[in-house]
Amino acid sequence: MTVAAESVGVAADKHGLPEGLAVRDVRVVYGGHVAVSKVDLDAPLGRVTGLIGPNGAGKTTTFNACSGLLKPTNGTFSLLGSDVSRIGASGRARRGLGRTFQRVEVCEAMDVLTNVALGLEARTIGRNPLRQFGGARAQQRQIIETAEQALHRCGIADIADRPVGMLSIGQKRLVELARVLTGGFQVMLLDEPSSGLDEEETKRFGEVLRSVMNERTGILLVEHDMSLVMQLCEYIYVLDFGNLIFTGSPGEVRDSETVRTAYLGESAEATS
Ligand SMILES: Nc1ncnc2c1ncn2[C@@H]1O[C@H](COP(=O)(O)OP(=O)(O)OP(=O)(O)O)[C@@H](O)[C@H]1O
Repeated sequence: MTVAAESVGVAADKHGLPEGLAVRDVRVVYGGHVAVSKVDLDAPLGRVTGLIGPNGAGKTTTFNACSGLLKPTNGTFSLLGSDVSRIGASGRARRGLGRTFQRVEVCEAMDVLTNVALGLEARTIGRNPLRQFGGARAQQRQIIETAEQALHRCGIADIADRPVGMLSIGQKRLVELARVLTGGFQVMLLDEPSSGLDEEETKRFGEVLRSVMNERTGILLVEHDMSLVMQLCEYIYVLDFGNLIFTGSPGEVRDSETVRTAYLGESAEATS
């Protein structure tokens, strides 16, 4: 899905695509260890952009810097055309940047609908999730309706009242996706969303993700499952030892000797 910036009424990035998240010259040093260096990337609206690389390449560190959870040593971040480099994680969320985490982050004791409704908190309230439920009746109704829509989009409406702790890992991943969708974020960072899923669940997750994409949404996807990356992403950035070693279309990444070499030793089949 490639859309022109003017068709969705937002600024264009340097490739003429609707600007989502633009990252420039990011460097993160932990102690003396350079985890990420000179990373530039664009995750425009209307497409899924991949960020891949072997273990320890710096993908999660880059995500943490993008979402504002980690202060980089250097670098700038622009969201929907505005500089958010000096804004923290909750401020970036309120401006339209959502994310999920590598480990499933759900409230096991709460039911599915309540977990998903909490997604709106990240966008609106910022600090205290329980304030959502003390608000006016009309506001609560709207939150529930938004959450129910997200459950339908993710195909889990039938388990809305089930405690999340009773669900399979595949269902929990869909709960996470529904929760981030409830936030109505324009740009979503998804960190290994298929981790822990079997082949069938991964396929289904990919189908759901594809169905929730639209021209006003951009996704930056960190993912080890290369078939999912190749199926979903229109453009891919490849990190190794903290540096971008390749960028291109799925076909170009698949054919790249540089990418193959980076993956050798970890999983010779990672790019096949
Ligand atoms: N809190 C930390 N303190 C020190 N070093 C860290 C910290 N977090 C990550 N690192 C190091 O930074 C580098 C990048 O790690 P990061 O977790 O970003 O990689 P990754 O590509 O997400 O890996 P994976 O695919 O295994 O999740 C690695 O060398 C890692 O050991």
